[in-house]
Amino acid sequence: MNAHLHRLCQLAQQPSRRIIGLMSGTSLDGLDVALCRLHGHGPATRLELEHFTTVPYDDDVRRRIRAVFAGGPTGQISLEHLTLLNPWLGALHADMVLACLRDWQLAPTEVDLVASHGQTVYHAPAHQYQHPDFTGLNATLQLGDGDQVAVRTGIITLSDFRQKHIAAGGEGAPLAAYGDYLLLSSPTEERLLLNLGGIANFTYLPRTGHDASAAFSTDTGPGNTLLDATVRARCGLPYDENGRLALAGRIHALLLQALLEHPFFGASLPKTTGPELFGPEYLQQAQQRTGTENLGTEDLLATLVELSAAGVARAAQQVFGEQPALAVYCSGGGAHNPALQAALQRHLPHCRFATTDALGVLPDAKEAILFAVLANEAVAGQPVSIGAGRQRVPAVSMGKISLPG
Ligand SMILES: Nc1ncnc2c1ncn2[C@@H]1O[C@H](COP(=O)(O)OP(=O)(O)OP(=O)(O)O)[C@@H](O)[C@H]1O
Ligand SMILES: CC(=O)N[C@H]1[C@@H]2OC[C@@H](O2)[C@@H](O)[C@@H]1O[C@H](C)C(=O)O
Repeated sequence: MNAHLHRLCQLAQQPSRRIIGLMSGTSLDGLDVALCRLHGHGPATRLELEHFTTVPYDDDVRRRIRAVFAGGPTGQISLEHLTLLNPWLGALHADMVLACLRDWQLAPTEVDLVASHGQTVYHAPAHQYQHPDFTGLNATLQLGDGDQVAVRTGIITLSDFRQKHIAAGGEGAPLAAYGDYLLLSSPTEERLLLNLGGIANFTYLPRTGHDASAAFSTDTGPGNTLLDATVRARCGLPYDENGRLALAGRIHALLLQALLEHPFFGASLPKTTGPELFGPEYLQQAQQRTGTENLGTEDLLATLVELSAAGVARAAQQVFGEQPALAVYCSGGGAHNPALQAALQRHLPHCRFATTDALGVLPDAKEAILFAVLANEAVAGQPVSIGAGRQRVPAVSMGKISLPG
């Protein structure tokens, strides 16, 4: 028997596993690295986060990704560039893992698995594209080859988690429902887990012991992506730190209305999207329609913050009625933005807001932890079954296995 397969079988039977979860999101700020000790599996899973860091991307890394990201700046990409980026990113992520392990004074042999999301470069749910040769097909592409990670680190690696979800009828995202359900369900509280990344999404968690098939996750629209793009283009800054500029601006009602006219906001849940839709073109078109091309940066940012919050509120209202009254736990970079937090509270006045810190999960680490949990299930658990695969949460195990040798 292949020695690595033997090790994998042993790992599956251990009471706990040490798994590094990796996530590189749509904001392109860096690689989130979460070293997790996961005890048990399934609903009995218990998480200990041993270390977490975000290894920042430098301008060169961002430039190489942006050349193809969401179809590239011109809508034309080089197939050669795309092909080269796949092993290059895998090697980069592997080297970042090795650097983290050195910092944490751990040897690769002390880690059982790496769970690597990779970098989404294109997300194509069926509702989001028009193509002469394809209709009705969901597709998504993550780069950063898992074999590179496995061979360079010497650690068995699971990667490319989203393809199984698609094969089983989903859109490949959001996968948050699985990890949130296993780690954060409560017997006493109905919860909304709201992640405010480049794209915003939430997971609805009914109380444990109630109808699990009601649990689902959905994207709600832009989170930070349009805010970041605006601040980058107009101020040369990566983001609007602490929402300072947005808080000084005024919402432009007409522009907001034009932005909210996009059919995505009225479409039924669950649904997914990405910067392919919520990119510069979407914003420019709405500005042209409303004659707001010269709107000041502060007012534009205030309007975009309002858009993100309105997207979340509309999705919540579709499921829970006009006045949802839920416990909302925020994560992702937008949890650090007071302008966004204030707008959310205004839109959902009956909800109680906190961050996932209150549940013992570091808000910045939550998505990287998710992939460690998915790898733990793939190796030691069963396909995560939430109800009968309704709500586009198919009962599957996810992640392709790469052996180091
Ligand atoms: N102090 C802060 N003030 C305002 N915004 C912040 C702050 N810290 C982080 N952010 C926002 O959070 C973003 C990073 O968020 P995060 O790392 O959750 O995104 P991501 O994981 O790349 O996205 P996704 O979940 O869509 O893949 C930054 O680009 C910025 O917009
Ligand atoms: C295709 C893709 O990479 N989607 C990401 C993205 O970032 C946020 C949102 O859009 C979410 O749907 C998803 O990531 C998280 C981790 C998820 O699948 O739950």
